[in-house]
Amino acid sequence: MSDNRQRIGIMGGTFDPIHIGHLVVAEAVRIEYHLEKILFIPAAEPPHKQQMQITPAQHRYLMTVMATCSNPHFQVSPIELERQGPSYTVDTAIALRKLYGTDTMFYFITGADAVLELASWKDINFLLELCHFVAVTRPGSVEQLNKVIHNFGTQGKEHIHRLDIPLLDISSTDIRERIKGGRSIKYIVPENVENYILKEGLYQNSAFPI
Ligand SMILES: Nc1ncnc2c1ncn2[C@@H]1O[C@H](COP(=O)(O)OP(=O)(O)OP(=O)(O)O)[C@@H](O)[C@H]1O
Ligand SMILES: O=C(O)c1ccc[n+]([C@@H]2O[C@H](COP(=O)([O-])O)[C@@H](O)[C@H]2O)c1
Repeated sequence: MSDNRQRIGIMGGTFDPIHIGHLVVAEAVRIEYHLEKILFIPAAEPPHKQQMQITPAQHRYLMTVMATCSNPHFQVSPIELERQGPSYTVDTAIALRKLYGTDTMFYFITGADAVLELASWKDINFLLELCHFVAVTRPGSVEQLNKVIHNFGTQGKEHIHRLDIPLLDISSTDIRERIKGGRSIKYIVPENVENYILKEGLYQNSAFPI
């Protein structure tokens, strides 16, 4: 590879809870794009989920630490938990650029579903200058992906990359639904995360929205 700049992946998410879909995606992108590490960044206030009830950040952060601890290339950053207000990715990208300097290239990893909404993200054109996006295929969002990337013109061509992975029909919504329904989540989340959810009694309250 001719570009010698450090390459870091950012896996942002609500992680309510984190599941093996997140881990498989992050590892696939790490390998494909030769990234040195992946920073998992739990969102304090996910901008597009402000009307939803979400689990307190300390639980989501701890589960993210547990899920990633066996991979030496994965790290968890509390950067968005330390900020007030909606967790806009552009603010995180600016902060990371200050922290790591201009010699680092950032790759923000998202499922295809999130990319379909990219045009509504805060300061998206500036964000696309600050980092690359890797859009991984996800069930239900494969068809429109190329069109969305195309709509961003040159910026899309150069800074939004599509990575096709074996589709994983796994979501936090389904996991919360399973727990409410008393069904197993074994092997869908890492074992330590499963134990934590059970110990803390997370997602069992029937008032919790799925
Ligand atoms: N199975 C999956 N395949 C590909 N990408 C995924 C998958 N699950 C999550 N992602 C991506 O990971 C990022 C963080 O996702 P998030 O924490 O919102 O999980 P989620 O499973 O989508 O949650 P929810 O069901 O509550 O919306 C998003 O960019 C999302 O598209
Ligand atoms: O910056 C924005 O406007 C923006 C809008 C929607 C989502 N995001 C980020 O995208 C990531 C995935 O979001 P979510 O809601 O699918 O968990 C997470 O890091 C969010 O902070 C960011």
